Amino acid sequence: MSIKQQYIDGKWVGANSGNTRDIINPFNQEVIATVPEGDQTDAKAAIAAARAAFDSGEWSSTPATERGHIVRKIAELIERDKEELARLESLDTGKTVEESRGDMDDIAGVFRHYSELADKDGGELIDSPVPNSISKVVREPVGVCGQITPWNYPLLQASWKLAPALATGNTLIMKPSEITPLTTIKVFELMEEAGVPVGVANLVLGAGHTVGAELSSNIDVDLISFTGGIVTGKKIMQAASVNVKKLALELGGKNPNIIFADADFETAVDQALNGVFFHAGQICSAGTRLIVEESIHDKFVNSLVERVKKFKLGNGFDEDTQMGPLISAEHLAKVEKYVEMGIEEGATLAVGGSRPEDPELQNGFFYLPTIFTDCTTDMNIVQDEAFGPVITVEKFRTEEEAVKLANDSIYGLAGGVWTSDIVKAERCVAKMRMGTVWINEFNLYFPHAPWGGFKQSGIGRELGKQGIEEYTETKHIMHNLKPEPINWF
Ligand SMILES: NC(=O)c1ccc[n+]([C@@H]2O[C@H](COP(=O)([O-])OP(=O)(O)OC[C@H]3O[C@@H](n4cnc5c(N)ncnc54)[C@H](O)[C@@H]3O)[C@@H](O)[C@H]2O)c1
Ligand SMILES: C[N+](C)(C)CC=O
Repeated sequence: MSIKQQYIDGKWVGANSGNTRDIINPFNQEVIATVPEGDQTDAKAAIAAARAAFDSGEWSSTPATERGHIVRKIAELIERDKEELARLESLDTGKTVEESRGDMDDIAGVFRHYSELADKDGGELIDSPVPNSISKVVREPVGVCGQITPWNYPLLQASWKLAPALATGNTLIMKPSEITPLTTIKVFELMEEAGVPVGVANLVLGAGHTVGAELSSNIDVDLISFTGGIVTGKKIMQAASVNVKKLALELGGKNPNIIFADADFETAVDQALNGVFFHAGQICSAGTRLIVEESIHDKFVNSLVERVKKFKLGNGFDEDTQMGPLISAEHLAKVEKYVEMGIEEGATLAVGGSRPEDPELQNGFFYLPTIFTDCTTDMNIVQDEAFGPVITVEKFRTEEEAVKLANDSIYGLAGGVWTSDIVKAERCVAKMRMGTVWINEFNLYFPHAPWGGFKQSGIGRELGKQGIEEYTETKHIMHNLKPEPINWF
């Protein structure tokens, strides 16, 4: 496998220390690549390159149409290399190749979307209250951006940051998750091929507490955009205060999915499963909290359980595999502990709750799809993000109760409502405190609509035109056409 290294100031380089890290296939624990393990010194070099590239003004003053062309070229190269990228993503994360192909289509779509938005904001004239003056509002790049991504959707989450940052004329340093850097490395090769100028986009590999911490606290970084867990998000927020960096946080979720009795039953069952078990539940917006109307609760749970028992776990490269492994031994242990806690708290284990016995799955980090019933909102398993294939089911009797349960969380990333009564659906979503709410849908996202969380699910928005706003500062320019002395002093 030809995997290059870190990309700093237009050069492919190893780590300053010479250290490396093995990248593991979570299906069988085989080493699939060895990459440099950068540290603070590598991060500092990349920040210096991005700072110099931004301060030269060349990229930010490149016509937006031209920047848009380069971003579109990246989309085209991702489409050209889609199969290679999808297979690399599946090797690295364990997700099925079919899911990874879908991710690659989404990723190319994100670059395309921002290539089209690059030259669409020419500023705005304000109706100035001052006679003989012109007031205009323009948006300018923020500057040097630190970008930190997680392991669950490595390249997708990277694309949400890279595409708008480049389109708006920023320079950047990206740090992918240390356990899933492979597709991000490959896309930096494609960005070089597409003509992104030297120093504009830099890639540093390595751990969060070294490279990530440097990006968050270095005063030459103007903006930090982070996707990951809430605990890390809080540390980054604190570190970013050193120079009052602009901050974008895309954190976790514990997402409610409300099922009313009048919903189309089979569709709601099917989509409740899709909403959680894609990528073995390792999705920030997974609908892990099912909130089901009492009158259909038992029938609904039975249908879920029957379907779950037939899931085919396996190698993401096998065509009949529906669910792959978890990302790592450490993460598997976290999910196991979480399930033990659910049992101790008094929830009823309806299905799953252990590792599979299939001998062919013993080298991978597999966990059976798991459903807990008799859950209440005071339980940790209902409140905490397990980030695995685990659903909790709560019951409700009234619409008000359903909404109250849905909102009973520190998180506010996403939620869903299933019903055939559209007025009831609109009443519910108006009260649900989440950045995305789906009606008769779950877990769908696309580049045209903003993504982000209420409450402790984050700060700011990615995607949509809001994704452009994150990477720009707003400047008001007031021009007095007839300056005169005031004679106050
Ligand atoms: N809201 C969203 O859109 C979204 C999308 C994907 C994942 N997530 C969340 O991500 C989490 C799973 O990802 P994870 O386990 O990789 O998260 P994580 O917080 O452990 O790590 C995310 C990234 O932060 C880095 N990091 C760790 N410590 C750091 C520090 N002190 N300073 C700076 N960077 C540091 C890691 O190296 C990694 O690159 C889940 O909570 C999930 O909900 C959210
Ligand atoms: C934002 N999303 C849904 C693509 C991935 C969350 O983990």
